[in-house]
Order: sequence, then C-alpha cells, then structure tokens
Amino acid sequence: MSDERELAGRASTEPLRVGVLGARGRMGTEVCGAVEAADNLELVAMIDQGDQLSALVDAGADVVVDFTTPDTVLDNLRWCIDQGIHVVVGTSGFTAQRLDQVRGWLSDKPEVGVVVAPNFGIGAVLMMQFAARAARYFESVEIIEQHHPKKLDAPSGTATHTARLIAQARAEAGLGASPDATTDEVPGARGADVDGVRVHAVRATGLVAHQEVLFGTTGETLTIRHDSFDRASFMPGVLLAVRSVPNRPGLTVGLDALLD
Ligand SMILES: NC(=O)C1=CN([C@@H]2O[C@H](COP(=O)(O)OP(=O)(O)OC[C@H]3O[C@@H](n4cnc5c(N)ncnc54)[C@H](OP(=O)(O)O)[C@@H]3O)[C@@H](O)[C@H]2O)C=CC1
Ligand SMILES: O=C(O)C1=N[C@H](C(=O)O)C[C@H](O)C1
Repeated sequence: MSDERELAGRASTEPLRVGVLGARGRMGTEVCGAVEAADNLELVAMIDQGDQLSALVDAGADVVVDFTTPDTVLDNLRWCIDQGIHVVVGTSGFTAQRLDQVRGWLSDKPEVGVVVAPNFGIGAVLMMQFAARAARYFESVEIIEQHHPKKLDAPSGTATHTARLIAQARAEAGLGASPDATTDEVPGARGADVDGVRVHAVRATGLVAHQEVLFGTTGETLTIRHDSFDRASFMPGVLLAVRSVPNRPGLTVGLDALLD
C-alpha cells in the first residue's frame, strides 16, 4: 500500500519520521529512546511544554506520539489532525464524549489515522481482555488500580476502560449491580463508580502502574492482576502503534485490533 511518504515524493522504505509530544516527561523520554533505537523509525522532533507545535511540521513528522496531560492532549490532537499528521495517543482522560469529538475531527480528514490506547503494555491489554471475558460469570466485581504518586488523574485510564468493558459484558449477560449493603460510608471508602463498577485508586512511591480486577461469586473469587514495573513495558506497544497508524485511517481505540 502506498503511504504519505510516497505522496510526499519519498520512498516508503525511508524511515517513518516520528515526533514526540511530552518529550521531556517520564513516558516521552522513554518513547524518544525507543524510537531512536528502532529500525526504520527516525526521531525528528521532541516537543514539550512551551515549544511550538509547528516544529512538528517543520520537521516533516509523519506520526506524532502524545504523552502529555489530559488537559492538553485534545488541543494537540486536533492540531495534528488538521495538519494531516497521524497520531498515537497514550495520554489518559479519554471519555466516550472525547472519543466522539476526535471522530468528528477525523471525518474532515479521512486519510488521517489516530490510535488512542489506554495502556500499551501487552500484559495490560490481555488483563483487560481476560476481565471482559470473566465478567459475565461473577456476581461481584471491583477494580483496584495502583500508581506512582506523580500521576495527575484518578482513576487511571486503564481502570476506566476496564470498568467500561466489564459493564458492557455484564449488561449483555443481564447482570445487575454487584451486591453491596453499604448504607453508612465515609465518602470515597467504596471507591469511584465507573459505569456501575467500583474503582479504587492507590498512589504510593515505588509503584509504577498496576491493576487488579477482583471478581466474586458464591464460594470463590478470581483475581486478574497486571504489573508494569518499568515504563519499558509500554514500548513494544507504542512502536507497534507508530508503525501501524499510517495504514489505519480513522480512530482506533486500544491495541487489540493491532495485535490481532
Ligand atoms: N497509554 C499508556 O500505556 C500510558 C499512558 N500514560 C499516560 O501518559 C500521560 C503522561 O504520563 P507521564 O509521562 O507519566 O507524565 P509526565 O508528567 O512525566 O509527562 C508529561 C509531559 O508533557 C509535558 N506537557 C504538558 N503540557 C504539554 C503541552 N501542551 N505540549 C507539550 N508537552 C506538554 C509536561 O511538561 P511539564 O511537566 O513542564 O508540564 C511533561 O514533560 C498521562 O496521561 C499518563 O496517564 C502513562 C504511561 C503509560
Ligand atoms: O500515568 C501512568 O503512569 C499510567 N497511565 C495510564 C493510565 O492512566 O491507565 C496507563 C498506565 O496505567 C500508566
């Protein structure tokens, strides 16, 4: 398949030119290193707070990777789509409404691809798939996510996405709410309600990114747990998305379709 490099008069065997937004952050730093070390990818722009987005165009970026903040990611995304640049988004905070907004922008630029992934770790993707599969068989379910204390948002994007998948599977199976007799509660003690699933967010120094999904039914529980101990765990998924996005016009949510 021809890609935009050929349209720009470059051979499709030339390296994909990658720009990184949030390049000085924890994930951005890791992504810059991974892109530099990868075959057939070229790191052409490292943009952080205070830098001009126009540097991405000046550098001829084919694909931009965004690991910034939930507050700024939408403006970045809209700008990149308007410029016709494909985007891989790891930044959290994507509600169904935000995803619809992105679909709307893409309808004016049907050739542009955007991949938004709540979690690029292969183990985390499988954890979410396994949780969705288990959901119909258990009366009770709660999610406990654990992260480093510098994280800005709670609950995590991964936990929110997992809760949505579980809620959908429970609804399809005709399950109601998880049983819970609580009438007397210190606010927050039972966690956040995400689509009817209780989500508990833990923050502690030493943690990176961890999640347990706890299912219960009569006489048994099932715990599905994933741990990212190092941000290197996200890099194979990020690189897969970077390589795939030019051939995936429109919005792709999650890594599942790319892995399959
Ligand atoms: N999908 C996934 O697999 C993963 C997703 N994440 C998500 O990625 C996001 C980033 O996480 P993390 O790297 O830990 O956060 P950091 O705070 O370490 O990095 C964010 C970086 O973005 C910069 N920044 C803020 N606003 C802008 C802007 N408008 N333009 C360019 N750069 C900007 C920040 O600068 P400054 O500090 O000066 O504000 C900072 O350097 C979070 O939403 C997190 O949840 C994290 C890990 C994995
Ligand atoms: O902020 C983080 O660190 C992470 N953010 C993502 C999320 O909100 O789910 C992915 C992973 O959990 C790490």
